[in-house]
Amino acid sequence: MQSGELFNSETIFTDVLLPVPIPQAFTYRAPRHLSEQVQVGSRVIVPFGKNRVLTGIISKIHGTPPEKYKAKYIAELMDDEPVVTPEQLWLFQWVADYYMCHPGEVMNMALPSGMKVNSESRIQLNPDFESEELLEDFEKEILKVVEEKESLSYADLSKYLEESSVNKVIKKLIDKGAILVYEEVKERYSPKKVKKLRLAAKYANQSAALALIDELEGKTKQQEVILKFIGLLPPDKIREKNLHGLDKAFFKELSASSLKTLIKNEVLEEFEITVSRFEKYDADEMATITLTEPQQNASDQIMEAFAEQQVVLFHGITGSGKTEIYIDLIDKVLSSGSQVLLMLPEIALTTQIVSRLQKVFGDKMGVYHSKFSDNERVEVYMGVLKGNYQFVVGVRSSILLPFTNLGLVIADEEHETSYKQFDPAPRYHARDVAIMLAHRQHAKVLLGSATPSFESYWQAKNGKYGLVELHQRFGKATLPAFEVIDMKEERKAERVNKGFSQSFLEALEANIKRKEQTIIFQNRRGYAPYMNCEECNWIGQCHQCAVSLTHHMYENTLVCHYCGYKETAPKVCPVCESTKLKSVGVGTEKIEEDLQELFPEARILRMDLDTTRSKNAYQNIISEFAEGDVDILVGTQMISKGLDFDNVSLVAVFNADKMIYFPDFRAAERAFQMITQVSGRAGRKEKPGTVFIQTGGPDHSVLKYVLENDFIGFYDKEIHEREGFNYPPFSRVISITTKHIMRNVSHQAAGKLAAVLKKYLGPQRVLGPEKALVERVRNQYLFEVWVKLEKDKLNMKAVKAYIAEQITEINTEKEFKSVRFVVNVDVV
Ligand SMILES: Nc1ncnc2c1ncn2[C@@H]1O[C@H](COP(=O)(O)OP(=O)(O)OP(=O)(O)O)[C@@H](O)[C@H]1O
Ligand SMILES: [Zn+2]
Repeated sequence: MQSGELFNSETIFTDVLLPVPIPQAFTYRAPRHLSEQVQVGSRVIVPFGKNRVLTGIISKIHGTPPEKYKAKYIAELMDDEPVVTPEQLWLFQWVADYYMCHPGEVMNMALPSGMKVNSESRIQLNPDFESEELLEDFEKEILKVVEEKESLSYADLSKYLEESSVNKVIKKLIDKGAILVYEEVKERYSPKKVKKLRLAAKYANQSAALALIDELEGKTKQQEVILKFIGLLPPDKIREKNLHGLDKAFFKELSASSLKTLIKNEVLEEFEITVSRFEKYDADEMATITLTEPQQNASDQIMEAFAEQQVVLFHGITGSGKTEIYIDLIDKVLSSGSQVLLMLPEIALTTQIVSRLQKVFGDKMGVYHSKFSDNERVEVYMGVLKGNYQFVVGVRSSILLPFTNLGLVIADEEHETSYKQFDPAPRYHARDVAIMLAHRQHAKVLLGSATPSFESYWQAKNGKYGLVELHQRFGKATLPAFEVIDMKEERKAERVNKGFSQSFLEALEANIKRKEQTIIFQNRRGYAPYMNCEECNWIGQCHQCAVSLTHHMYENTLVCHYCGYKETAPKVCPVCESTKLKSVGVGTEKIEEDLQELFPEARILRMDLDTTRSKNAYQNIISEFAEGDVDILVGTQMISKGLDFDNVSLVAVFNADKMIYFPDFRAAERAFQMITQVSGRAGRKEKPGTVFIQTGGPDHSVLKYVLENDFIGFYDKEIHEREGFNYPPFSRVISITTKHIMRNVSHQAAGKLAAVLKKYLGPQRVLGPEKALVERVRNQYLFEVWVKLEKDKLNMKAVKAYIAEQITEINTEKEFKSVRFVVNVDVV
């Protein structure tokens, strides 16, 4: 071969991260026409497995073919410019290593789904097909349609055939060689376009415009359009303003045909621009804040602490004005030119805070969470990449956005467990990832909470984090007073009505009369209502999971909260056919119903998973309550923190015991946080607040500390116990859950893993196997092994590698092949 040119140019290989649980990137060949265009961080579409196409990200470009397989070609390059930064690629790998998952899984979480293409099978004629005689008449008909349309999707075809399943028909046609099936790839994201109009350049000044109006004498309708057009432009700035055009929509009341003619005659030009899906904010409406003296002190102390420390814990009691202090700090960092991320643990919280922040930062700020549509999420992602959003407010996954120049990350309510992703992988903790990322980008991290996590407080106590405290509420507001109600006593004295103590009901009645608002908190955990037969004691159970079904009264259904299984609630007992069926246990819905019966005039709202499924549900509930036309808000942990209402003077916490006695070493910590946080919703402005706690164990020490608002005392006591048992923060816990449809297989696999780990790490570091709290989910039996590893004593990397190796080892054994191992690093 002489064509040396061709053969000298090396084949380009690219490593591509794919959104599937495989350990490494896959290597693909770049076709010659793309070899100059491929870039690290760009999206590509590649074939994977038999019939799939996937969107991946190029993580490396090189010249080495893979050893173990023949590299396939990249099908399509989607980006001229990379959409994933080298910083992100680094972060994906770090998260994967630390949380024992795969970088592709992290990438999958980081990219909004609107940036991943979906593949849809389509059929087209096979150009080589010649054996018409093989076809039945109706098949010929189908081919005619395919030919006409050039190609059809499965969905199109099923519409045409008026039949839902077209697979059979298609398969026959493929077998006969008449058609080909291919995957059409389409990008999901579609930018929002707006049609605009502008005057042709030669008319874009005052005298030419006036002349134009004269010219149109007699053509009244066209004249009207131009008059309106010019009227909308400021006379001294016609040229500049005209350049940006006016929305075509402004002219929709005027004659459409005249518009058309003007465009055709090149008097007006029509063009399209891509616009943001987010509202614009006027600088005039922007608010400024003035910190109070204690707040200013706290803010100064935080800045001082940042001089020494990368991470600062800000312990400020509920209602102390942490948000205002964040705003002050954010402002400082933004004006220095760096990026800022403010993370919030829950969407429920974003509504109020976002509207406060928008008044200060306007459209410099991007908002990122899962109640946004795909398109909106893509816009924020790309906005961060292109530098349009220097400041982002978001939930957990916002830490994976393409930041390159972070100056400050704030984790508000840093103690919240919703910062940790539970399922699926990556099972990352956004607060901890933030600390890692900030470290790399030389940014500062502020952890804010009224009830810090023991992990963070311990770090602060040990001098690893700075610590700033603010023990005073904003303005004249004071912390609420507590009323602990001993429900055992109340029952004895027959002072209980539908589960509410008499004294609470009296307080509630008085509060409604005063037109002040009440928040009622019901922890869902273990208190969902279930259906029970009074005759034979039947309880509605999920047939796939070892839990009872939750009774949803409104829909009258029984629902499994673990697998989603749902059935209509029976009218008679399915076992003994008795009609004595009753709903037991108290959920939010039951409380709402009971209160409505007791106070028919009261206006009650409920906020829980069921009432907040739709996009604007949070917002609607929160603003309705804030507007004050509602007396009572009943809710789950969603309402327990962060919310800020002026008129709430009564808060009630039911079944505090269920939280305190939960079988988990963190139960007391959680209970303290939860009760303190929800109590903190009361009395935030002038009106003082009262908190009712109904409990069966009024003497529990957790309550004592809550009542005295003594976080530090509580911490000191608990931390001793943690140390004694070597629990976090003194150790890190990795849990490994086995899942299998056979109970004994799952148990044995977990047992086997526990045994090898005990040998390697010593028996005191390994717990289990133990059946999971809910032993069976979706027909799979769950067993857990817990590994407790002291901090700074062990080589964590080596331990994780060993665990991964042993899992692979066990998975290769025949009887354990189909056991799934789920690893969760830093269980919360
Ligand atoms: N300097 C200030 N000027 C005006 N209003 C303020 C100021 N500081 C706080 N406030 C108001 O006080 C209320 C409580 O403040 P904020 O919500 O920031 O408290 P927080 O510390 O975040 O409380 P929590 O931990 O309960 O969420 C808000 O309504 C806020 O607008
Ligand atoms: Zn179930």
